[in-house]
Amino acid sequence: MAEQKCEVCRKPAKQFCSSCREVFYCSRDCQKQDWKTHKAKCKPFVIKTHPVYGRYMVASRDIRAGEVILKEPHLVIGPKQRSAPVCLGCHKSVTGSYICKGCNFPVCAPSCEISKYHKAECQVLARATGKIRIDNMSAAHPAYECILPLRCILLKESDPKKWEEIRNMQDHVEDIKNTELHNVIQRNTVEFLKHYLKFDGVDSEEVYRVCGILMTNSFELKHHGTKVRGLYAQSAMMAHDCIPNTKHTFETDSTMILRATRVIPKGSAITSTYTNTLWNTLQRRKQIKVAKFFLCNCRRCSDATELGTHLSTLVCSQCGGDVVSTKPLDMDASWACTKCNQSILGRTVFWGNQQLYKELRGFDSSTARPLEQFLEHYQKALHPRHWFFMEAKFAIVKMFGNHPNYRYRDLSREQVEKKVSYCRELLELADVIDPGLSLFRGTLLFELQAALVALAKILLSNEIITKEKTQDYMSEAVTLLHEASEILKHEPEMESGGLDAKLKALSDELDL
Ligand SMILES: C[S@@+](CC[C@H](N)C(=O)[O-])C[C@H]1O[C@@H](n2cnc3c(N)ncnc32)[C@H](O)[C@@H]1O
Repeated sequence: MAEQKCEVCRKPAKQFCSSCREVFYCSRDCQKQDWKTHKAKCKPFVIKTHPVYGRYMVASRDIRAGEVILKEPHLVIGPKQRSAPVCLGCHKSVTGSYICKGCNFPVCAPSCEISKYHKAECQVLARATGKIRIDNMSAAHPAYECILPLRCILLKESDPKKWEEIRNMQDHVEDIKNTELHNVIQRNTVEFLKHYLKFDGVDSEEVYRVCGILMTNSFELKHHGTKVRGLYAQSAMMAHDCIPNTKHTFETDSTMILRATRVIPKGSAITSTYTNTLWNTLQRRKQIKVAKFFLCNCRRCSDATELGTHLSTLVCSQCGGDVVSTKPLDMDASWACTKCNQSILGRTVFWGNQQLYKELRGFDSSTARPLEQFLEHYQKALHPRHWFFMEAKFAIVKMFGNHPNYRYRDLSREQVEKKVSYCRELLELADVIDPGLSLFRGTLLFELQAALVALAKILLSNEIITKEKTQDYMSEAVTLLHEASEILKHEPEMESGGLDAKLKALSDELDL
């Protein structure tokens, strides 16, 4: 290795920054002296260019599971593309009882009229010739589509560095032009800003590009209880993977905290998911194509059995064998039984997927009966571990013991046993598709420990097990709870006492 020079005094150096391992020092004094400057640049990753992903984030050293990879403030946040009226000062939902005196958009109160988010755009929105009127507070209103693009463009004057970072992002403009979104962007953002608001901060093409940048790079987050979107310069460089190795949370000021969910070896891509890890391949690929304009070819998407999870597998109507795609990366390819070769058209499978997903999403969330009927009804059509069954089981896991209609004290032994068994099945799945310190695993570990305690209580009170035997249940529950707490402690709703409150409510419920 070439001799390294001290970052501060340029003398030969052997010590290095233990966090990024990129910068060398001759002594602790020099390192201490440099920390103020180095702190801002010290990261365990570099941005490289990949022939398929484009720019992407690569670990510059081994990263530990749970380690914070990056804490990053937003460049800009604001309403989602389709948004019901929200306060432009703080993004809370609005009743319509107070209207901004400058621009006629609903806001919470006078303080929101002059908030840092709204002040600059208010002057542009105020130019609306016919004055904007927003009456219905519960339906999406097209006037909100221009807000976040406008906030980005206004940075050109107020914060040119941020504006350059935004302009440097990928836009997929040519792909968007071929979709039905083209006219929506053109009408509700480009023409609205240029013609209705007479905004001349940038030309029409640049406005369109900003819309493409927002579609390609935005993260969804909650701000004051409302789902909004935001741009983050470095986190946007993460490539997608259907088995991601990071998770992210947001602080109340919308700073993003990116953490490794498992060990990321030096030289590996640091990835996030642009979709939902529980969805099956057809659904994930379709959604990524529509929202992010590429087709994922990761190892999970390339494997017809989704790495043995069978989230996509159907049951053959002729022989009961497994029916899987003949070419998983070709959405039009036919599907065939691995035993008898009976085949089905790819588009028929896709159509069936959509219908069943609609059915599943339409169920009343306060009763388990439709989910249980769904599990029975499709036994002959779907593999026992098919995505829809896993979704239905996850919904039951979250309902039993948590929903007021299904308090632990009201559950039967069979219901609690069902919850335990579904948790174990889902944890096996999580170990493949979302392993390590993922929110999915954390949630399942928490639910499983609670169900085990509830089950031990039922079995003991019915004299099915002895007091000594309950210790086995309890010690497993304690181990699970310890792991769940380690994972969930960073989730916003669990921080500042949220986890303790959840545990207290659970122990009251279980009468411990
Ligand atoms: C948020 S940007 C990521 C940064 C981007 N690669 C760049 O150079 O600016 C998302 C875009 O990156 C590309 N990309 C990310 N992950 C990918 C993957 N797994 N396969 C192919 N393209 C990917 C796609 O073009 C996608 O729309």
